Amino acid sequence: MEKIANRKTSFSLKEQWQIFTGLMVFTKPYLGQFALAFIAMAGVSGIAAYLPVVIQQYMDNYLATQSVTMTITIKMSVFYFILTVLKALLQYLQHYSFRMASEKTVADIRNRLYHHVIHLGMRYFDQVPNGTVVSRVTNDTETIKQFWDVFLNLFNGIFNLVAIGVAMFALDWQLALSFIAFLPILLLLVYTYQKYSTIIYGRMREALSRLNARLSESISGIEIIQLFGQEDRMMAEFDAVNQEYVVARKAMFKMDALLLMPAINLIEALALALVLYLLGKQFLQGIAVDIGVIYAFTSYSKSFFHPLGQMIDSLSIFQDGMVSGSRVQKLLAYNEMAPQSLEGAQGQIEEGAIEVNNLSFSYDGENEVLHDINFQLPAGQTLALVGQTGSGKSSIINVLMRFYDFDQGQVKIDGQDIKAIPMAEIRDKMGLVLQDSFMFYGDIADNIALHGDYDPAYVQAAAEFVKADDFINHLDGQYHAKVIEGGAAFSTGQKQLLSFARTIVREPKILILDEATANIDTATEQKIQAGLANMRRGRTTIIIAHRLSTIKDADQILVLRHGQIIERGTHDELIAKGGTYYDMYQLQTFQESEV
Ligand SMILES: Nc1ncnc2c1ncn2[C@@H]1O[C@H](COP(=O)(O)OP(=O)(O)OP(=O)(O)O)[C@@H](O)[C@H]1O
Repeated sequence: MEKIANRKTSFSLKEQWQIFTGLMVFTKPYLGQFALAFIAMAGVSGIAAYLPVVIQQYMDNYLATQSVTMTITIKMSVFYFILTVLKALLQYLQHYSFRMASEKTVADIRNRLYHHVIHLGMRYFDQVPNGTVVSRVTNDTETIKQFWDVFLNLFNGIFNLVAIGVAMFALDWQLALSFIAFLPILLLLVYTYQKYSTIIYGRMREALSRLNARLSESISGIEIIQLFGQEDRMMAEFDAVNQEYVVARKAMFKMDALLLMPAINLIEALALALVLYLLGKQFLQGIAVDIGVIYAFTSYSKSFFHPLGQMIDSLSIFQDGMVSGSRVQKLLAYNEMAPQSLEGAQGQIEEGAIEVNNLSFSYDGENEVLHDINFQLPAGQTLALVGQTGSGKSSIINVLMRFYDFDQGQVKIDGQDIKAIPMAEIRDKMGLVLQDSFMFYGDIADNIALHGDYDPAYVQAAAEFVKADDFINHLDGQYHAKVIEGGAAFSTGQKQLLSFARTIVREPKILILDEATANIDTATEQKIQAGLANMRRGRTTIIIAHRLSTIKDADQILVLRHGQIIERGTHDELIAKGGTYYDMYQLQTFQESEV
């Protein structure tokens, strides 16, 4: 669990590099757009550094020397204006290109994740809560998007530093040096911020993940919470975790408030004070001081330090990006995909005869839940699996449907190894009806056809065949009646009937009913028995049913206990045997007659 859940929040430099390069792979298709953004950014920094020089030259060359004319003033203004417009255009290009490139990169990551997730084997979902998977595909990819901004700010800071540095040195190298002298203090600030922000962000993330876990637990268990009056306790526990999060956030606000802009402003003021002091000293020593240079350096002080402030600010996101990047990569690296058929598999299911030899199976590779299962089911016959809860009935179905791979034993269909039959053929020819049927957003017809290419009349015929048409015809819009995700507006029995229709529309050769009528009341069940009998006719059928009266006519009944077959035979044979099946049957008949 821990291995898959990945709770790691701090990384060595080597790990950070691996995460970074792993994420960079996704930027490849958009490198051109990213490059355009950076070129535009360099242009913006160059113009921003040059604009004060324009004013400085106007002041020192024309105003100070009193040689200014209207033509010069207009020319200077127009030039300044054009440069500013150009800067704005480049800024637009920079932001637009960068945002689009990072948006597309993240959309690609989301697609890759989704593609990976829907092909994962069931074992992954056995171990990772749904909420966590959702969070990987949504929250983590959003964080990665913000993570690109770190690089935007980093490059912005560097370009500014270089452009303004060059301009300052060109104007007055001594003054420029006094600015540069403050850079080590800034680096110290960066180091301190990084050190503390890592700790505080770690705490914040932990508190947030506890908050999410609480919330998701409450939503999944809402019925039990309300049923057992647990609302106040849950509220108190949620509040406590919520407060922990606020405390962690408070520490972050304090640190940001202290180390970010105030510290930067202070450094900026000190640098400016030093420049003014040096200029004042120069003036008192009788050396001429250019007023334009004072103006230029005053403007530079802001644009020199502020981007560095933004750079430091985004360092906190850096750590978050690393965590999200590592989670995403871990999920993509999880390679236990849904079972695949053997290479070049071409087996076809024509008749539907099933043979299981010496099958043993475990979900986790350690605890065996099926031991040495053997049975033969000729085409067109019905086999029933009975046994106590947890005896292994559904596990046999999971293996037969190839939801899980198995290592020991053999399953044959029509005499061929099931692994040599393409998965598409298995999904097409083996129809499974589960106890809980999932409904998709759409309408009734969509939910039966599942967007397969079927004639509407054929879909309707399938519904009639399983006796689902009765309730469908009473719906507003009938086959076009809306179904919301999960099918909340339908009763469990109605969903089950739709699920019968969904299976039968595909005309499977093998039919597997896993407690398929468990949610249908006895009266309705009797009503749909005709439908069920229709479904089973000419098909190999495996039925799991707790209500033994429904499987009396099966050709074979297997009784399971702790993953082993302990009895087998027809209903009459097993009754005559007077063993476990007999006891179970007696108990049920007694209970039913009591009712
Ligand atoms: N996804 C899973 N991961 C790990 N163990 C599982 C999983 N599903 C079932 N098991 C275990 O396998 C054993 C057999 O379970 P299975 O679901 O096959 O029983 P069942 O006979 O179908 O029970 P029920 O009648 O309650 O549906 C049980 O001990 C169960 O805990």
